[in-house]
Amino acid sequence: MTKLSVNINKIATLRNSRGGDLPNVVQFAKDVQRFGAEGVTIHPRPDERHIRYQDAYDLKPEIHTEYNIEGNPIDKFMDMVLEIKPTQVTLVPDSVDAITSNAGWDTLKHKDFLVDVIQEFKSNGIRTSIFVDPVLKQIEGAKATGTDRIELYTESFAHEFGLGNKKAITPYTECAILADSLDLGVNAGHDLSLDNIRFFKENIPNLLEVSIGHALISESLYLGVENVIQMYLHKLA
Ligand SMILES: CC(=O)[C@@H](O)[C@H](O)COP(=O)(O)O
Ligand SMILES: NCC(=O)COP(=O)(O)O
Repeated sequence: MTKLSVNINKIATLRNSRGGDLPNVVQFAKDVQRFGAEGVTIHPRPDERHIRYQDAYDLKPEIHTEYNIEGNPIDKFMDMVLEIKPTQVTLVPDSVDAITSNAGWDTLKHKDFLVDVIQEFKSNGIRTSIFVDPVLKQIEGAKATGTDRIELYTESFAHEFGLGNKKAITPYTECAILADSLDLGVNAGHDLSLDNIRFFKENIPNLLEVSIGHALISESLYLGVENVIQMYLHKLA
């Protein structure tokens, strides 16, 4: 069974564009869980341009499914995660000015750093996952860090699948099989969507969790707009 964790960063982006509290991210998190989502993901960035650190605290009492906080483990991020104690922390090696995540960890080069950070989170009862490219030696490197899980960075799969190249799944399948043999749990995320999620799921054994935000929120707009237009027309009639 693969859990769906909804990334609500985009809801905060929309809220921040007007400076008020519409849409309300806590209400949205409550709603996605009510509609069946099995987790909520946030990825606070140092500039807090979408989800803010305060949101991470405000969300905590309202997440009764899995709470996954993603980010680069700078001191401020580590302090916040250790205080909130979410279900899972996903470590992502983003630069401060990254528009969105654009690479996985080099688990070989950063092994010592990752070992320390992962040990700190695990000793506080927080499950750990590290964001990695679908490269076999990076999965072996991830195992050596002591992490519970990996999150496969799915951007290249999503891009190639969109162009019709189904073979782009191969490195992901191979990495998932290796991870499983090493007793590493497998999560995945980035640019997964209604178009590609079934094929991805069917080709990844033991896929524990996907976190989906950008496409899911966009699809919600497309699929919900007819209903809302009708409601406005009804009120204007
Ligand atoms: C790790 C990952 O792929 C997602 O968390 C992604 O980084 C979402 O972040 P943005 O919402 O800033 O694009
Ligand atoms: N970890 C991936 C995530 O949370 C959502 O990524 P995306 O669907 O917004 O690309």
